[in-house]
Amino acid sequence: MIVVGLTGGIGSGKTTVAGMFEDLGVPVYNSDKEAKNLMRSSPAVKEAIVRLLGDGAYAGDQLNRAYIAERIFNDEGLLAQINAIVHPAVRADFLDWKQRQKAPYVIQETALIFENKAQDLYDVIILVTAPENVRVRRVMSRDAGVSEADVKARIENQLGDDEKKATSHFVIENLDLERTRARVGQIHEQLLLKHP
Ligand SMILES: CC(C)(COP(=O)(O)OP(=O)(O)OC[C@H]1O[C@@H](n2cnc3c(N)ncnc32)[C@H](O)[C@@H]1O)[C@@H](O)C(=O)NCCC(=O)NCCS
Ligand SMILES: Nc1ncnc2c1ncn2[C@@H]1O[C@H](COP(=O)(O)OP(=O)(O)OP(=O)(O)O)[C@@H](O)[C@H]1O
Repeated sequence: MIVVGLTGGIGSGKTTVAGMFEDLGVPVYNSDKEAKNLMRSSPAVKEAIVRLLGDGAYAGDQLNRAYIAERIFNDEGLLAQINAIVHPAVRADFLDWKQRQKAPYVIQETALIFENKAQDLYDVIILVTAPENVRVRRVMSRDAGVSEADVKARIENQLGDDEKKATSHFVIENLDLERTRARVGQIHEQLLLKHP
C-alpha cells in the first residue's frame, strides 16, 4: 500500500486538506490528534512525560496543553526530549493503523516530516503552504487564547517552506478553498493512476 505524507507548517491547512482527501474516501491518520491520545492513554508515554515535565503536564486525566506548549516550544532541549518520547509511539501506532486499512493509498497527516528527517518513510509527500502572516492569523482565530508569540514560537521550531518544497512531490498552496479542493482532486487522480 502506498503511504502518503501530508505536511505543512502550523496553520497551513493540513487538517483542512486532509478532510478533502477523506471526502474522496482516502483513509487519513492525524498525527497531532493521535499523539495527544497516546499522551493521555499510554502509561509508558505518560510516565515519561511526567518524569520530563512534572505533574503539571496533566490535569487529572487530561493533558495540560498550554503548560506543555509553554515549556517545550521555548526550550529546544525539552522539545527534543518530548519528541523522542512521543514520535516513536506515534510511528508504531500509525503502522498498526495502516495494517487495518483497505485502500490504494493512505495519508499520514503530520507537521514534522522534514524536521524529523522522516522523508524516507513515505512514497509520496504532499506539502501544504500559505504565507506566514496568514498562518498566524488562522491559528489565532481558530484557537482562543493563543497569541501571535505562541504561534511564532512553534514556527521557530519548524523548517521553512523553501527547504520542504525541494523534496515534496506535490505542493498545495492553500489560499482559496475551492482552488485547494480542485487541486486535491487532481492529486488524487494522479495518485490513483500511478498506484491503482
Ligand atoms: C504541546 C501540545 C500538547 C500542544 O497541543 P495543541 O493542541 O496546542 O497543538 P497540536 O498538537 O494539535 O499541534 C498543532 C501544531 O503545533 C505544531 N507542533 C506540535 N508539536 C510540535 C513539535 N514537536 N515541534 C514543532 N512543532 C510542533 C505543529 O505545527 C502542529 O501541527 C502538543 O503539540 C504536543 O504535545 N507536542 C509535542 C509532541 C508532538 O510532537 N506532537 C505532534 C506530532 S506527532
Ligand atoms: N484556504 C483557507 N481559507 C480560509 N481559512 C482556512 C483555509 N484553510 C484553512 N483555514 C482555516 O485555518 C485554520 C487552520 O487550518 P488547519 O487546522 O487545517 O491547519 P493545520 O495546518 O492543520 O494547523 P495545525 O498545524 O495547527 O494543526 C482552521 O481554522 C481552518 O478552518
